[in-house]
Amino acid sequence: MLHTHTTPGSRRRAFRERLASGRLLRMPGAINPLSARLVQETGFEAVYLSGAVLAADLGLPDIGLTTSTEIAARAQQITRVTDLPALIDADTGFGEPMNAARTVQLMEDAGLAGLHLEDQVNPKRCGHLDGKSVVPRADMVRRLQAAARARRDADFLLMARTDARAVEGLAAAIDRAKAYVDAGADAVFPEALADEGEFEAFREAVDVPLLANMTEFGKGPLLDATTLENLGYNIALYPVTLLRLAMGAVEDGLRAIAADGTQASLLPRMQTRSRLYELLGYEEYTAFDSAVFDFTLSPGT
Ligand SMILES: C[C@](O)(C(=O)O)[C@H](CC(=O)O)C(=O)O
Ligand SMILES: [Mg+2]
Repeated sequence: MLHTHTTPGSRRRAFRERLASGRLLRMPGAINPLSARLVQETGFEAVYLSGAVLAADLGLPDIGLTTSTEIAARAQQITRVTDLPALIDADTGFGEPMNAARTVQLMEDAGLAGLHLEDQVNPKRCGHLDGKSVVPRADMVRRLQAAARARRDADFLLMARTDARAVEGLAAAIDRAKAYVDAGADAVFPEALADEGEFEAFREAVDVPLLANMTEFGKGPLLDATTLENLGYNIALYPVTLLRLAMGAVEDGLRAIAADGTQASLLPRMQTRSRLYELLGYEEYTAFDSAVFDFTLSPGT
């Protein structure tokens, strides 16, 4: 009931241990707290909070319009209902190094296991769009140093994302990644690598855990988990997959109701009432409630 049994500290330690295991961690992006419950129930060991999804959820494009406090509030709703370690997309840190530092503390307070900061300029854009720009390497180093210093829990994971591959090429992206690790990044997210060979080259060059972004309709290949594990990657990210699936189903459903005047044909595709109640843990709440009402007061109390 109420779903969580663990502290943020223990989730952070579990996340770090899992990343050190050498086994690939598959990480889907939750759409909301309820879908995070499903991510946990279906056996995944960590959950992602995508900036693209957080923005789209508000009906906004992924161009740096959301604020750190908005995403922290949403993150907290999610970390409250899952024991899984959660990694959040903190975009560029929302401003100057000082803002990145504050963002780290907000995300720690939201119960997250870690965040990633990217080296794009403000305002950022989706990593798979054309026309991105990156800040000078030294600026990103300052961003990361400020973030690392702001941490109050040494286990909170600081991941550096570099968008430089699309702007400056692979060699420059690798050089940046190394500088970011020296600046305090615990893990690296090389964005928009073009092919398997590039994933391999990155792995050879960088010693810390690496994340592979398996976002759909993007610039890179959709490599399967076995391939990524053999390449030595630590995280396979499916950041927007659940949103795309859900929105595809929602749109089809709306069109069917509009066309047919009934949702009858859609029932086999729906989550049933009993499955929803199971996911929400109704039974445990009922048990808790009847325990409260079964309680017998001693005379005089
Ligand atoms: C990972 C990402 O940063 C996100 O916000 O989920 C996006 C995903 C996407 O837009 O497909 C990105 O790759 O920039
Ligand atoms: Mg993003």
